Amino acid sequence: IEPISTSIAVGMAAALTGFLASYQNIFYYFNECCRPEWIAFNKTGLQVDLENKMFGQHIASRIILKAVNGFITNDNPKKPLVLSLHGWTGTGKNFVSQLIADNIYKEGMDSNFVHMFTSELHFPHSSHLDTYKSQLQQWIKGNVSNCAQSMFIFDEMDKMHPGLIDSIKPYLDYYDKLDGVSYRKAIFIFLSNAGGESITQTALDFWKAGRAREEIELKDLETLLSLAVFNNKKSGLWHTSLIDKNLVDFFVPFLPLEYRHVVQCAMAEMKARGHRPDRGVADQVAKDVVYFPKSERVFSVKGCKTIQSKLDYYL
Ligand SMILES: Nc1ncnc2c1ncn2[C@@H]1O[C@H](COP(=O)(O)OP(=O)(O)OP(=O)(O)O)[C@@H](O)[C@H]1O
Repeated sequence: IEPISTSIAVGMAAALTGFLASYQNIFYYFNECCRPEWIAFNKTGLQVDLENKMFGQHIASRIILKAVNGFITNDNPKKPLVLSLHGWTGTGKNFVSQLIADNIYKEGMDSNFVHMFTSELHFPHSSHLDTYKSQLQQWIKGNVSNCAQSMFIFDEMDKMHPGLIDSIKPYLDYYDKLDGVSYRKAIFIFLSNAGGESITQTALDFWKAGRAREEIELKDLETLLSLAVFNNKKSGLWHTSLIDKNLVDFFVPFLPLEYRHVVQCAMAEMKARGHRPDRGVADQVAKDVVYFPKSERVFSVKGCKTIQSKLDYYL
């Protein structure tokens, strides 16, 4: 082979490789893929979001920032991160999951690597348990094989069939690999109202004793919370060995929200809608909300859940 043809061929191959590489880069630029361009933890972003957007949850904020940061900055985690978020309705459990997703995935909750399951929506019929089990296992396996840094959020965990929780247990455990797939970089978040009443009781005790809510520490809630979760026959977690086997890394309590937090939620919602936050309107919204216990009226029955629709009425 003569040298000129050889150098032309080599040059063309190099050009083709270069073209393919830049084509691939353009493809990755426009299409979400399991690469650092699309998945990168922003610790400061999460910290700022927790401080500025999440109200009245000093314990949950602290645990979540530490847990997520510790897990993601560890190059060799021994198991996936498993967070179990507990608390009264409308206190920010779904909301914080969204903040976590926003600060890991460029596409946030819309990312192809974030998966949300709701018991009553995805697993409504207990007679289909076996089908659900295998579908869920296949789904988790398929998605983690596709991207190790996948996130799975299970809402209404307390309504989930215990058998179904059992079926995902192997993925939460300290295995190097299962059928050739490593689950150690995945994040599982369980949301439930289990333990909400005991968390509320503690918050009420502090309130009655005239102590600041910010004085409540994790240790004031931990024992009560685990007892409540263990003993709650309605709670799916109760049936399983998730807790016995220490598969849950962090139990995260969410405190019930007070009037001032409802005001903050209303102000934030006005801002999000592009309005100038109006304290008068926020107060009107917060006054419209129902509080409990009946005599003291300290905590919002629905947390900040109905604020968005109430604002539609006042704005
Ligand atoms: N602590 C909070 N700080 C700021 N906004 C909040 C907070 N809690 C709730 N909200 C607002 O209320 C909405 C509903 O809350 P969210 O869905 O997170 O409640 P939840 O705790 O998941 O309730 P449930 O147990 O009923 O599912 C959120 O989208 C958010 O706008």
